[in-house]
Amino acid sequence: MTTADRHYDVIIIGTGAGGGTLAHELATTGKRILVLERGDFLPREKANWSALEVYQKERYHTDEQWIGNDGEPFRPQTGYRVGGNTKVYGAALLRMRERDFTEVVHKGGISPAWELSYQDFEPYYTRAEKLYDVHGQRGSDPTEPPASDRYPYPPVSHEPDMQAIADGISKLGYYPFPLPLGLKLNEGNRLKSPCIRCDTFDGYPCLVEAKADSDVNAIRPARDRHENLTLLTSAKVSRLITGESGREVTGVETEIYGETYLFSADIVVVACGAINSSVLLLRSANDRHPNGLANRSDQVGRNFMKHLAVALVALHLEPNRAGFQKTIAVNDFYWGEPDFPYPMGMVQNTGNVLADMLPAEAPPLMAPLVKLIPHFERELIAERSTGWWLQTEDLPDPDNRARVIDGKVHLNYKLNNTEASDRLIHRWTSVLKTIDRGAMHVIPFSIYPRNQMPVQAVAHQCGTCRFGSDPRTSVLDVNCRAHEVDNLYVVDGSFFPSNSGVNPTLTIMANAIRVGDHLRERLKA
Ligand SMILES: Cc1cc2nc3c(=O)[nH]c(=O)nc-3n(C[C@H](O)[C@H](O)[C@H](O)COP(=O)(O)OP(=O)(O)OC[C@H]3O[C@@H](n4cnc5c(N)ncnc54)[C@H](O)[C@@H]3O)c2cc1C
Repeated sequence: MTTADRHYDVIIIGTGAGGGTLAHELATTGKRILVLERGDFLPREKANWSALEVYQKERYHTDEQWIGNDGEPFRPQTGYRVGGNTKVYGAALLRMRERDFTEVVHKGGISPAWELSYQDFEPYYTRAEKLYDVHGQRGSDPTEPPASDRYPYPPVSHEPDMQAIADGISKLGYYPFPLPLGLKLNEGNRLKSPCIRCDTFDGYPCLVEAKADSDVNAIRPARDRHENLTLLTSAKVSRLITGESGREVTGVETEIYGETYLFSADIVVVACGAINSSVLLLRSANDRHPNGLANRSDQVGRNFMKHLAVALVALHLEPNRAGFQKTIAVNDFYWGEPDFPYPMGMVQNTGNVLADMLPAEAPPLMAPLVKLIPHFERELIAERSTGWWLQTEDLPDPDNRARVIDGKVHLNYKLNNTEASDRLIHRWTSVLKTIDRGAMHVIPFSIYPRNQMPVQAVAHQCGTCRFGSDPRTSVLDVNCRAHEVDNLYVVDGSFFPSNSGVNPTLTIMANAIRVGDHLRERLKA
């Protein structure tokens, strides 16, 4: 093992929404910051925009095998590179609702309160929206919380075929609104717009770097402007080592091209994504922390959440000619409906449905059949399709957890709150069948819900190291510092005590900025 000859003020492990944002915030302190990222920069290549490569061949997913509920190995739909999962995310960046921070009764149980309120997060949401170029329209979402500033950019416009769908939804008395998106789009001057409104946005890396991800918007600018920030890629942290007392991380063991290095810092921040952060703590068990680092509460890895999510494809008689279809969102059922007074969740477009995505996206039983359909027929289906993403809150369950057994990652996840999700699927299917969209009628019986996303689909992973003030029931305090280790923080999706019905990432970014302010003060001391 090689011990680095330099001690850092801060080490940040991971460069995704949490780690990348925090690195950006702390770079301006002038402190010596080391960022360790197990992946490399994602290559810019034509395959970035290939549905075949991205969806069918899973080019950007890890080859790792984790073990599921049934004891069988599976390949998780996640990847390791600078920017983490934000390199491929759909960049739908929404604030949690005010009520989401309080205890909410769901049909399937209780969504616990956070110990901070929406008002505590509001200024950080505003800063996160600025950092990540969010385009949106205040006042258009019937459930949106109050905001202290406007969106930094106007909403992404609906192309005519999407506008027709939005108008059809409005005619039924609902309130479709422009989905808030983080991207670099200049609709006033398309010649100057990095974003070209292409059909390979959601799930794909952006070849022209117009997606606001944590590589392009946070890590690279921070590294380019601040010499005090050092980024090491292909640097996989394998273990955190504590000193005699067990109250301080004194070493960060890291594998770099087959060699083991030991780094040290005054403050160590784990930001590996909810599953890998808990796995790293569990792998770091030692005499003082026999159950895993900072795990006297036995909460590390537990309460893993990932949303109940269903992708649904509506087939039309006429082609949907919109080049960029991910523009509509609907929150009319977020808190339920008159005869179902429980939260149901959120509806939003997926990106465009492309021919080579159909086999990968079809329900498992249909997938082999879809593969047999000749490509030109798949093209015909794809161009007549509009994709929808239905997302319902799953509730924290201590038995839904990440674990390390015999060195392998095990992920146990049992669905809960399914009645709310079923209700949303049923409601949205009937809305799609009813709306009048001029020439774009939905073909009867042509709405294909995919099954609930399987365990592999860990895109919206969160929980596993919840924050709170009670060390018996939480892993982190409200500043995301481990209760049991004074210089250890976890700053990614792990800290969520509950998941809400909106996409998680703006909250992860806002929280990283919030913790960044706290650390800035601590570093002054
Ligand atoms: C296809 C897809 C679409 C999505 N769309 C949306 C969306 O529209 N809106 C939304 O809000 N969210 C979306 N998400 C989810 C979003 O990407 C995540 O919520 C977000 O990236 C999580 O941030 P994080 O910091 O917790 O983890 P990540 O972004 O996963 O970052 C973790 C980082 O840690 C690194 N790492 C892991 N282990 C180690 C280790 N041992 N040593 C060193 N480095 C390590 C990883 O390489 C990675 O860089 C989507 C995700 C996917 C996959």
